[in-house]
Amino acid sequence: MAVFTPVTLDDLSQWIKQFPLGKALALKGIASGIENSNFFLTTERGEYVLTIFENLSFEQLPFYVQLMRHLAERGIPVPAPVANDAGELVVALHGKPAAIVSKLDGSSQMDPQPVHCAEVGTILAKMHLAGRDFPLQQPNLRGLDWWVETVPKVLPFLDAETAALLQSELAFQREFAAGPTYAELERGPVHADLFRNNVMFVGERLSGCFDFYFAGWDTWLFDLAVTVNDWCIDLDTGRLDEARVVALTRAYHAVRQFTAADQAAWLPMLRAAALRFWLSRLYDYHRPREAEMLTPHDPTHFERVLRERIARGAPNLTA
Ligand SMILES: Nc1ncnc2c1ncn2[C@@H]1O[C@H](COP(=O)(O)OP(=O)(O)O)[C@@H](O)[C@H]1O
Ligand SMILES: N[C@@H](CCOP(=O)(O)O)C(=O)O
Repeated sequence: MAVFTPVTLDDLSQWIKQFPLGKALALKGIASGIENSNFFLTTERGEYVLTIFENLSFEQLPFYVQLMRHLAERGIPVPAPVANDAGELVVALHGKPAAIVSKLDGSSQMDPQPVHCAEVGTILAKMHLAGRDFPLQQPNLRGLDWWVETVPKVLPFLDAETAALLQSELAFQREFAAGPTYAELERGPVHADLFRNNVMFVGERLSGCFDFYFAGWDTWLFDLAVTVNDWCIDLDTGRLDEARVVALTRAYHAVRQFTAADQAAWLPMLRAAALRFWLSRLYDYHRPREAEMLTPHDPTHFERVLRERIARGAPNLTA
């Protein structure tokens, strides 16, 4: 996260009293990330992460924090939100919604090998199954409707050939989403942003997944495609690395078996996942927000990923 809303220890001295955490002892803004303002927070009770939500509203937030609590209760290693004395998980800070969650052990694995990808495939499938009885519903706010609304806003910044690719991929995805294969895909609450920087490892063991603030109701296969498009590629070319794809998808399949619809939809979903992040990066790049610390992500990376998937396809799901 960048820091869009600065916070000092002084600001927290009264505010923190509503939580069973003792005094706030240290606070450090986190530079990585692009969506919310995040801080490592040390209190008399331990280490936490404080998030101030910059775009999500008080009405939207229960879905995310309750989902984390639901998954944590089912043994998925995710940050546990801390309730205040009134039982609330989301509380105003500087007029914006804020939450405190537990800090996970470990560090990101930015050079993943098949062994790490297998861990990610297993946890993703377990997360999907654990979400089946989650009672709240909220759409993926970065889903098809958002793509349709956002493509016209970025087109003026693109050259003609790139604009044509963006428009033709959107048309392809709209048609696919209206068809029978897409309708058959299983769905539920999904993470929708399970990139390398949102997973912690201690050695080769996955110790946690975080950053659920792009989660929403979507197909499980789309979530898998988002994950594969980050964990299993060569970052310079966007090309899939077959050994990592096989490790991740086999591990997933061992927990939640693929259906015939999953097989048929795999390539369109890999393309959808590339389009989703190409578009959000284009939007953030060309229409940046004010921030104290912000490193925008490179949109051309996911343009390359999309071109690769269109040109070269993907290995079969259970190869
Ligand atoms: N619960 C957590 N435990 C440990 N580290 C965390 C936790 N939440 C966030 N972080 C750290 O903060 C960084 C940015 O968090 P992230 O959720 O990706 O931000 P954003 O919501 O802006 O995308 C992560 O890369 C990680 O280092
Ligand atoms: N993963 C997305 C953007 C979201 O950033 P994160 O730091 O919250 O994961 C991208 O790479 O564009």
